[in-house]
Amino acid sequence: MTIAKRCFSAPGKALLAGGYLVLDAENSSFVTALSARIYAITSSQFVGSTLPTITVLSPQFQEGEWSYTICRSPATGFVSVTTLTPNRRNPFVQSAIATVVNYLSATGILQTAMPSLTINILSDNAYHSQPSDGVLPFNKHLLPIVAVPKTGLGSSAALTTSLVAALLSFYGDMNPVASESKTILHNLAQLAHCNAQGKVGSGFDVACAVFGSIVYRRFQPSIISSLPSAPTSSDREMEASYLLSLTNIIDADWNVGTGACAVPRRLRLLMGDVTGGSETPAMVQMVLQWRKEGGDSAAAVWTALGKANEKLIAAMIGLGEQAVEMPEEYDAFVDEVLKVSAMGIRQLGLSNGGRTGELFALVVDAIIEIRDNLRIMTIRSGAQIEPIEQTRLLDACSTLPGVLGGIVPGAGGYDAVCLLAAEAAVDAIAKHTEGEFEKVKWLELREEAHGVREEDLLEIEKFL
Ligand SMILES: Nc1ncnc2c1ncn2[C@@H]1O[C@H](COP(=O)(O)OP(=O)(O)OP(=O)(O)O)[C@@H](O)[C@H]1O
Ligand SMILES: C[C@@](O)(CCOP(=O)(O)O)CC(=O)O
Repeated sequence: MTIAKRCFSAPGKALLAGGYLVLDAENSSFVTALSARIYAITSSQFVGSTLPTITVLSPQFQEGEWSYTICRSPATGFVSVTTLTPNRRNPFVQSAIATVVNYLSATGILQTAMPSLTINILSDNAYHSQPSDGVLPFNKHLLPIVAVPKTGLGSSAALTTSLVAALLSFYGDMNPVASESKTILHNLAQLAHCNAQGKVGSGFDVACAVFGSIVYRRFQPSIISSLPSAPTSSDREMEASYLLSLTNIIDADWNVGTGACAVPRRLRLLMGDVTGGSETPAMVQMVLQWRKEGGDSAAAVWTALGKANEKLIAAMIGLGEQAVEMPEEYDAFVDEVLKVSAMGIRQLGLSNGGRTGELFALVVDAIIEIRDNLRIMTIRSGAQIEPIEQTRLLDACSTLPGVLGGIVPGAGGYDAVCLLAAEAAVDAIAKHTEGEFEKVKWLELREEAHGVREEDLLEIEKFL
C-alpha cells in the first residue's frame, strides 16, 4: 500500500506580555509565533502481519529514534502504546501518539488494520544553542536531545503540534490544518503536551503552535485534569470510561481566546539567546506563593502588570491597524523611529506624531511599565524574572536607535531577551558586540504569524 508522504510544521513562540498572569483565565497575553519551526514528515508505512508500529526519527540528535507498538483492544477500542526503545524516553512523542490514536479509535475513525508509520522530525537551528555561527540548516548535534541546551522557543509544543497534525492526517484521513479541524488539533495537542509535562500550564505555547500569533486567554485547567489516567491493566470498564472522557474533553468547547495579532509591518522582534537557562516550574511556584501570601501589595502589582500588558496589546493592535489604514503617516513615523532610542521615540510620538506617534509612545510606555512591575515581582517573590544582568542588557538595548524596548519573554530569567525594533535598525543593533552586548547572541529568526501548516514536501525532504 502506498500513501503519499506529507509534511506538517508548527512554529515556536515568544510570550511578549502575560508571563505568570496568563495562568489566570481572566488575563490576556500577547504571544507571537516565530519563523523557527518543527517539521513532521510522514513516510514509510505498510500493513504487516505483526502489531503495527509507529517510529519517530529525529536525525539531528544522537539516539533520536523512538518506536512504539500499537495494540488495540477489540472489546473496548482502547489502544495501548508500548515503547520498543525503553532506555530512550520521549514523553512528548509517546503522549502525542497515545492521545491521537485513542481519540481516533474512540470516534470510530481508526481503521481496524492499522498501517505502520514512520515520522521524521526536523527542527530549525534556533531551537538549540549552536556550537558556532553559520552551521548548515537543520544542524546535527553529537548529543542526545536532552543534553543539547535549548533556547526556550517552545520546542516541545511545536513538536507535539506537528506530530499531532501528522498523525491526524495519516490515521484520521483528514486535513488537520483546515480551519474547521484546528480546534480538535489544538485540544489534542494541548492534552498530549500537558500529560507529557506532568502539569497543566497556561498552554500559550501549544495554542501559538496551532493558531500562530495570538492574543491568548487560557482554558480552565479542570478541563484537562478531569481526564482519568490512561488505564494500565486491561480493565474493560476503565478503558471504556477513559475513551468516553477523552472524546468528551476533546470535542468540548474550551473557550480559549485566540484573537489574531501580529507585529506591525516594518517592525521586528529580535530574540537574544543569553545562554544560562532558568527553571520555569520553580519560578512559577515562587511567584504564585508570593501572590498568595502577599496580600494587597502583591495584588496591586499583579493588577498593575495586567494593565500594562493590556496597554501593550491594545497599542500593538492599534499600530497594526494604523500601518494599514494610514500608511503614509505610519511610514513617515517609522523613518523617524530609526534615528532615535526608546525615550526619543516616546517624546517624538507625544509631541508631533499624530495617532501613529501616540501609539508608538504607548508601546514604549507599556514596555517600561511591564518591566517596572516585573522587577518588583523579582524582588518580592525572589524568582529571578528580570535579574540584574538582564536589566543591564535591556537598558543598554533601549539606548540604541530604532529600539522601542526590550523585555524578558515568558517566565523571564536567564533564558532569553526579546527586543521590539524597527526592521531597518536590526543590522546596526546586531553590530554591538561589546560590553553588555557580549553575552547575547541574536537568533536567526523573526516573527511569522502563521501557526501549524502543511509544507511543500520537496522543499523539506531534501534536508533528511
Ligand atoms: N526536534 C525534536 N525531536 C524530538 N523531540 C523533541 C524535539 N524538540 C523537542 N523535543 C522534545 O521536547 C523536549 C524539550 O521540552 P522542554 O519543555 O524541556 O523544552 P521547550 O519546550 O523547548 O522549552 P520552553 O517551554 O522553555 O520553551 C525534549 O527533551 C524532547 O522530548
Ligand atoms: C510563567 C508562564 O506564564 C510562562 C512561561 O513561559 P516560557 O516557557 O518561559 O516561555 C507559565 C505558563 O504560562 O505556563
